[in-house]
Amino acid sequence: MGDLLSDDEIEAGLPDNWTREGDEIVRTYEFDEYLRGVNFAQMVGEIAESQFHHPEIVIRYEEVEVRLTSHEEGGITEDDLEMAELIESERNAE
Ligand SMILES: C[C@H](O)[C@H](O)[C@H]1CNC2=NC(N)=NC(=O)C2=N1
Repeated sequence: MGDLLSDDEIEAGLPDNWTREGDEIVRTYEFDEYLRGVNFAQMVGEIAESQFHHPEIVIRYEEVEVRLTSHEEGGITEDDLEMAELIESERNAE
């Protein structure tokens, strides 16, 4: 559990293609097939369990939206940036 990050720290640490929306960081991933998105969401869930830091995951047709925030701290922490990086690595490994 870390401290809340400043606006500058968030901007500096945000992985490419992720955006900040208030107290959350978000990215929408696109897929050619619905079930590839479902499988990706499963992998995100497994990463979340391993990190014990859980995103909101919305599965839509051929896209998956991932939102991260640190509920206990009430904003964005290093945990969120770390999770975004891990999810990026997972997506790029596919
Ligand atoms: C009790 C509390 O829910 C747990 O410590 C963990 C579980 N997963 C979590 N996930 C996220 N995104 N934020 C949290 O503060 C958080 N807390």
